[in-house]
Amino acid sequence: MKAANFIDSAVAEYVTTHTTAPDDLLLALAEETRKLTGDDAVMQIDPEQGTFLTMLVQLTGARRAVEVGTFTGYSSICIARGLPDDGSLLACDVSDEWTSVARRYWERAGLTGKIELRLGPAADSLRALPREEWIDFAFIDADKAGYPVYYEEILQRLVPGGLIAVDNTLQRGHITDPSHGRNVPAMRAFNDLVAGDARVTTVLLPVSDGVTLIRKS
Ligand SMILES: C[S@@+](CC[C@H](N)C(=O)[O-])C[C@H]1O[C@@H](n2cnc3c(N)ncnc32)[C@H](O)[C@@H]1O
Repeated sequence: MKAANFIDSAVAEYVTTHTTAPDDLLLALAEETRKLTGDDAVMQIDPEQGTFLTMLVQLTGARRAVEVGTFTGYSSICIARGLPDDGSLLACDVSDEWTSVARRYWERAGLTGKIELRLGPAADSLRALPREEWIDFAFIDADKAGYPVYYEEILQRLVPGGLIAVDNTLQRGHITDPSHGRNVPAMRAFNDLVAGDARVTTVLLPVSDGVTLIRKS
């Protein structure tokens, strides 16, 4: 998600230019997303977040990953690239139109065998997954009202020591204003839920639009 206005724009630019840049494939995907989706392209994660996701997956040694909110595929490619050769990512989204772009870029990136798309409401997709602890890494970046359900369904299936990364937790800096818009109250409730959850350790990072890392104890 673009334009976090709680970071000075010069500092934001500095962060971008001092983070490993996206390769040509990710740049092409960002460009095509802008052309195809117009204003909706703002939903795509920032380049530095993509680099961060790949690094997180590598650092955790994750093999089995789940994503909620795929859009045109930027974050899924970054996650899948951090997985080992025998790793896999389950990507959940409701939009056949947007994920058709993702599928093309997975093919171009040589990731088709590593990523499985599950189309439909993510709550249903997650509830249908095996109930044992098998997920090593998850990324939540979809409709904000659904976050508590996505979190709970994933946490129940997360291995001890597994990691969940959650996007947009600072709501472009409006998170401290409960009366701001539709998503802020939902995100505030979610942030409170996680901060008070004794099953996890969490840190809310002012990266991009706010990324919360949640480690299951
Ligand atoms: C912010 S975008 C995801 C951006 C993506 N992570 C990226 O890097 O480009 C949110 C996505 O959530 C999807 N979405 C919205 N409601 C959903 C739901 N109930 N279940 C599954 N996906 C949903 C939308 O179709 C959209 O593609």
